[in-house]
Amino acid sequence: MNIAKAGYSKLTPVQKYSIPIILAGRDLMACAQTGSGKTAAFLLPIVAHMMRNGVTASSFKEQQEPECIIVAPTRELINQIFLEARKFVYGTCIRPVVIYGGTQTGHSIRQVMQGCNILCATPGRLLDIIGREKIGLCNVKYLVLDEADRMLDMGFGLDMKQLISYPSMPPKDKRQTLMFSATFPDEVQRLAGEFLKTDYLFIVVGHVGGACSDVQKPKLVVYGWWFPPPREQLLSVNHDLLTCIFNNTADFLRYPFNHCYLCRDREQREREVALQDFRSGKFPVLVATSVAARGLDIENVQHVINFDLPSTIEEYVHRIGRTGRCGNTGKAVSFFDNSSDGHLAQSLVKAQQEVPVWLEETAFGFQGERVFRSVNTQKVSLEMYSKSWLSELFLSIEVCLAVYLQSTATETVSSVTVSLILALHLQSAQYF
Ligand SMILES: Nc1ncnc2c1ncn2[C@@H]1O[C@H](COP(=O)(O)OP(=O)(O)OP(=O)(O)O)[C@@H](O)[C@H]1O
Repeated sequence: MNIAKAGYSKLTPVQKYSIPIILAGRDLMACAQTGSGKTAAFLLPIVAHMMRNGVTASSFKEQQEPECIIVAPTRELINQIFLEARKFVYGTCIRPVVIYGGTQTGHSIRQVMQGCNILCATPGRLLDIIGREKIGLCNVKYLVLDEADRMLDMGFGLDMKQLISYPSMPPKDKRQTLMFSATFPDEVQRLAGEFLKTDYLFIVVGHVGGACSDVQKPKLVVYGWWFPPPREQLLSVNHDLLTCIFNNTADFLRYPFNHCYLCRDREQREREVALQDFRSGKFPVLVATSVAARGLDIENVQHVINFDLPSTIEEYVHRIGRTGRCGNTGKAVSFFDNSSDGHLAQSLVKAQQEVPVWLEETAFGFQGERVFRSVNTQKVSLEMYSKSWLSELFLSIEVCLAVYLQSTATETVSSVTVSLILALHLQSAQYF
């Protein structure tokens, strides 16, 4: 009933395979592409199990003993999981609660004390509340790590180890541990063994760490320090479509159009308002650091731009996965700086569905010079412009002219001119 209300008429592949495994009581590590419905893949069987085994209706108590703990790396994501859980338990006596940092601890404690069967939490706040003895762990039957590779890496790994080491936490053979992500690097798979029973199952839908195939034509545009930032590409974005722009640093002032922004340094309230403004379309462009890379499910995001590429391929996969979700299509463009992003070439080869020749060549040491490349993961298309001294000369003149025009002309005139210059350059580069 609640599933139909959520608008689900058919299970997604990861749900089809995970649900019976979880219902059978097995531990699971599941890897499936971004936007493939992993949240419901663990929530639905947990709720079904709890209903089947009979769950005690929550009542006010100083210390609550939840049956299920779900952890995720960011506040926005854990809140989203909580909202999903609330949908699925509607009309039952199961009470989900969410707690995360950046809000008053007193508020989290009050929420918990009113009753808690499913606790959705970010790691820091969870350990804090356990330390204050507001949460007892002896009743935990399900432990879920969403974005599990992130939860086990250097940032959160120690918190997770602390969580499973509490004497009151049932040992792994007495609880069911579930891990979900779109990426599972090998070393994380090894670490995960500590958390999972030895006979855990590992299901992979697609291939481990693969980029979402519904993101059409993920493009890589190569540039270098000598080339002006690809501002004209950003200006050409259709701002009527929801667009996420990722930036490694919280340098948001460079964007010359109206946008909202999300980064760790902002107050939690501001983060929530920014996300709400983006979701509602009040600001159709969200500029964000990696804090928004994982898990966020925002309807109608049709474009992702990586102004900077992240340092790991996993984050690239998660970032571009903010679009092309659950059967919808989307587009992604990334600016690739050969001097700083070269180390990603090999992983990009592995992450793409079909491998374009140029990417393989770069990954295996081909030193293409100034190139403009585009990749389409479904049907590979490639444009490559190699550099000659003459094209380099053209480029230098164009860059000087562009910088000069930008410093003298009005914003609109200069950006149109820069776009024209770039287009001319790319045209001319074909002939050198
Ligand atoms: N069976 C289904 N039918 C229709 N829509 C679904 C179904 N399952 C999930 N969805 C919807 O698909 C969207 C993506 O789901 P979800 O956020 O769980 O993906 P995910 O795999 O966790 O993605 P990510 O790896 O980015 O965290 C959500 O809006 C969700 O409501």
